[in-house]
Amino acid sequence: MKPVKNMNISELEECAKNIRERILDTVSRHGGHLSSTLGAVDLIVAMHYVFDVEKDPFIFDVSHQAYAHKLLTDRWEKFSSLRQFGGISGYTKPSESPYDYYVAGHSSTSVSLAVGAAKAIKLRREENERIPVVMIGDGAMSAGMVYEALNELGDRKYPAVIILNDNEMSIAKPIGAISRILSQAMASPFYQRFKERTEKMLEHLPDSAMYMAKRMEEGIRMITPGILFEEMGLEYIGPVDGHNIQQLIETFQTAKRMKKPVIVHAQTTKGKGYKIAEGYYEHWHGVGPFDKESGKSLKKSSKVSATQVFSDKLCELACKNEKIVGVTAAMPSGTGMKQLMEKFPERFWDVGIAEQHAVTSMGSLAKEGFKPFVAIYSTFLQRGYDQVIHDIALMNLPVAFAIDRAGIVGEDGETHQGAFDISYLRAIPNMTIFAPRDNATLELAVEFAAEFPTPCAFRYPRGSMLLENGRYLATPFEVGRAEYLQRDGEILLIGYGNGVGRAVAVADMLKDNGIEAAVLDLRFVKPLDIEILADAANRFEKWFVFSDGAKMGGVASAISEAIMFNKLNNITIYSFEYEDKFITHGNTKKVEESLGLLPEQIKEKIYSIIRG
Ligand SMILES: Cc1ncc(C[n+]2csc(CCOP(=O)(O)OP(=O)(O)O)c2C)c(N)n1
Ligand SMILES: CC(=O)[C@@H](O)[C@H](O)COP(=O)(O)O
Ligand SMILES: [Mg+2]
Repeated sequence: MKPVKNMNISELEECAKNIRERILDTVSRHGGHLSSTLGAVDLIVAMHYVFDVEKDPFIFDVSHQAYAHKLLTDRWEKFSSLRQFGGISGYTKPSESPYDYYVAGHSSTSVSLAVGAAKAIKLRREENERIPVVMIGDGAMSAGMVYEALNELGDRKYPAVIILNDNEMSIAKPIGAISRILSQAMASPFYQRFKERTEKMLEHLPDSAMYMAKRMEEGIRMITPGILFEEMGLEYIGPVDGHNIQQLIETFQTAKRMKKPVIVHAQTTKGKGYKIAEGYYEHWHGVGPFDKESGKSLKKSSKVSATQVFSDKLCELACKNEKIVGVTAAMPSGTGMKQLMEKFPERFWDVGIAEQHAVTSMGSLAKEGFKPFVAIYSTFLQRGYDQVIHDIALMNLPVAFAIDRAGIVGEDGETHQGAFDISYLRAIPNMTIFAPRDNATLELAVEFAAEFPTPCAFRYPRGSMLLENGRYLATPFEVGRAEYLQRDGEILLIGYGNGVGRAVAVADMLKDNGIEAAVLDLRFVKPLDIEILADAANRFEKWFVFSDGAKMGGVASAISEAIMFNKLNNITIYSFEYEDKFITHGNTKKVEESLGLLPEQIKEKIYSIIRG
């Protein structure tokens, strides 16, 4: 392909069309983020035309919309391996390409990165050659981190171009005042025309009339996005048509020349170029394989998801108990909170991408006597960590954290794996942490959390639980009590959460190989059942721990500490948790295989440990 910088407008438009086809073709085969990335194609083509990807930091917020950037930077062929194990990542990743400036996956980090880059550019005296350029979506503008960065940028005025890709959608409908300001009627060409005419008029008016005209313009600006940014000390250009490459190029060139922090507000259509996905459809944000002609999904899971079980149970409890309230941070469908928000619009809220605010605001609801459920993915709760400690645990408030996407999440990869929640929550005083093993115990976990008087957290995986429902009788949770699923055996397998399913699968395989294994469902990683562990210490020398979480500070680590502190001797612990490495993307089974965590692989390891 000819370099974008050497193309004329019709070639650039043709290039954008080819990129869209390549994206649609690839995503329809393997799944991925579709509508965000189709909507950003023209912006990215214009960005590559005006800015210099060899030198300028190209910073994509979340970076799920950056497929066109990948295609324009030497990854056209490799793109067919998008999000597959060993293939290219769905997000920007410097280890994959020198043209990917930074890792992203969690939202709203881009402006801070631009401020940091601008500082470095200044310190290196490269202001005449380099400028940071950011692409951020309207949904990402709900997170506090953006305003921390704009606050500094508007004051220090480092040159940077921030392209605000406004498609009036987050994954779901965007939430809040900022999104309203961005999309209100006055954010329109009308204001732009008015502004231009006022400025022309001003040139010929006497001072007094000029003052009046200026005031009038300010009056109108009061209700436009411009005022929001201009009052912070940033230049604002827009709104511009985010699909008109010629106009975008001219606008970006102007913004670049200004040598100031500039927001270019571009209006785009999510899904642009694929009619079925164009507009305000949550479904097309992230999809599995589908038929391009009809848009119909090609893969359907027959198993009920853990999210659905959680959502249905919470709905049932919320019908009976008016004190139950809940929050999600921009993931209403992903966390199953959507049905609660629809059924109880006054008690369940989407607060946008604002995990910190979600957690803290539920703290005061708890203080007022309500029972909040905070439903957030394991990976995104990392954003609200201080709030969990400072605003919930320190106050010892009865907030329940429903941690979805715990464990390996598959194709999203490194940025999204739910690996750390056990480790990061275990260290927090007042926190009770437990996990269900199957659908029935997930329902019981929700019931337990609804009645629990202090902070608690329970986790469950993306998709369905490993353990077949009904294989073991579900018994209610009791604080700090573990449960044997099989009491006797040569060795002890200890499972936690979805790890119980893995332990049971391994126990079945070992049995076929003549080894009987006892299976303990730990249920609580905090507090631990010291009584049952002491009993187990008298009966088993080799303990094998299964949990879908990081080894560091994880379940085996908790058990080892208990053994040490309680002087339970002569035990060797083997952990089948995640090693101290970030876990790559790809089909979950393939990723687990690469980590040696498939039941068959674990069975082999245990067999050789025991039988030599
Ligand atoms: C901290 C954090 N919370 C939640 C998410 C999940 N998430 C990914 S993209 C997205 C929507 C972003 O909307 P926007 O910035 O408008 O981009 P668009 O997809 O519309 O282009 C959300 C909520 C995330 N990536 N990071
Ligand atoms: C980009 C992003 O962070 C989300 O779109 C994420 O990919 C959603 O993951 P789930 O498909 O597990 O809801
Ligand atoms: Mg958006």
